[in-house]
Amino acid sequence: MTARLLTSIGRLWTGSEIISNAAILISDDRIAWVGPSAELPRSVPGVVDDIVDVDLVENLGGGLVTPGLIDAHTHPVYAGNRYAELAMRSTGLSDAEISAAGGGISSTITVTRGTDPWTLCNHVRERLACWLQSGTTTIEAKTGYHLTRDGELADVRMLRSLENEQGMPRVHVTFYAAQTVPPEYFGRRSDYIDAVCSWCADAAAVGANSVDVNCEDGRFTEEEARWILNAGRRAGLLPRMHASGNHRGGAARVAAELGCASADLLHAATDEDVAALSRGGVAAVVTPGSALQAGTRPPVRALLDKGVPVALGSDHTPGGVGITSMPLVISLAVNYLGMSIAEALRAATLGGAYALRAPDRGAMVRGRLADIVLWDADHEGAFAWNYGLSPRRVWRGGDPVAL
Ligand SMILES: N=CN[C@@H](CCC(=O)O)C(=O)O
Repeated sequence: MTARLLTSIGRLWTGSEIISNAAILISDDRIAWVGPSAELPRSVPGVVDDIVDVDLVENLGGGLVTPGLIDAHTHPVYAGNRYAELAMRSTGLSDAEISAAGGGISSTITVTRGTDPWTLCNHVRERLACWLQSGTTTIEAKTGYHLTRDGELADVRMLRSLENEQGMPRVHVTFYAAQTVPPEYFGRRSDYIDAVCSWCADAAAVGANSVDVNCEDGRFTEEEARWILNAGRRAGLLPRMHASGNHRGGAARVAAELGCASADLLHAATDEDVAALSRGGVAAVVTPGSALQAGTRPPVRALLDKGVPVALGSDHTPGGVGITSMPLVISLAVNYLGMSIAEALRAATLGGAYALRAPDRGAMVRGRLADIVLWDADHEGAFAWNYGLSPRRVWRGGDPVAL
């Protein structure tokens, strides 16, 4: 067993309170003790008989420390980019016009399918490293740009294996073959839905944690989402849903009815949706970057007032926003969505842990994973000011990350 002590932490945000002049004792990959340095016990049973015997003491010299951040919504498994399409959109072209010009999700599907697995893996590895480098120790990562059985399963395996490499964040893998109906199934969508239902067990067998369905206009109906999410649940996957990201109502209520772990985006969620999520204990994953891009605001205040657990996500996609920085997402949550710093930090830690049903992380509490960030600031207010606050140090499971 290895015991390390981090001392002289100027300001420690544990998830529920601020502790000044704090210390953290780490035992292997877990937090063994947290509190004011002045109250550090002489011995911690099962960890060290005498605190002077710890293997390593590091003086952090002040600064702000938080739990590692959690990004609860990302789409990082793709090849190519859609910059030309984004330039077209910036001149006012509609999605239909962009699709007619060869853009849209189908262009990413074509490029991803045509990219060999090693090249794709290198792209994804580079992307995932950006999250850890900016202080995000866990991401939810969706598949969804192969939309074939073998391609989607290879994506799940790739994500599962990448998280064990040096320099990678922890990954909660979401099987997202129900992003859209691929071109070869046009005109026979029910065959695709049957196929996706049958792939759920395979995805679970190779390590997927969740299944997601896009229940938006032009994607899957509520009825189709029920089929797929129930198949996923039977296979042992946690159901989650892209819901109310546009103006079609009802999806968030279906997410609640099905007991989804999360309903995501919610740009256009109504009071009825909020009430349903609250009754169902469903996490609301809001994505300020893509909300800003869409010119909408999810009803965060209503969600918080109704006691819905709120998580934050970057919504990194090739066709939307390229954000890999949760500190930037926190800035947007505060300055664009009107969350307080404490609410946004909580959503980016404990809220994410709840959305991913990962109670072993997201707070600086004895027994949780020692995923820890020392920020380049001495107060959490810096998240509102600095659009993309940098970490000075990151630990994943107690191990320092090379920055
Ligand atoms: N967050 C949602 N993203 C969309 C679009 C992805 C893309 O344009 O590549 C989705 O899941 O389908």
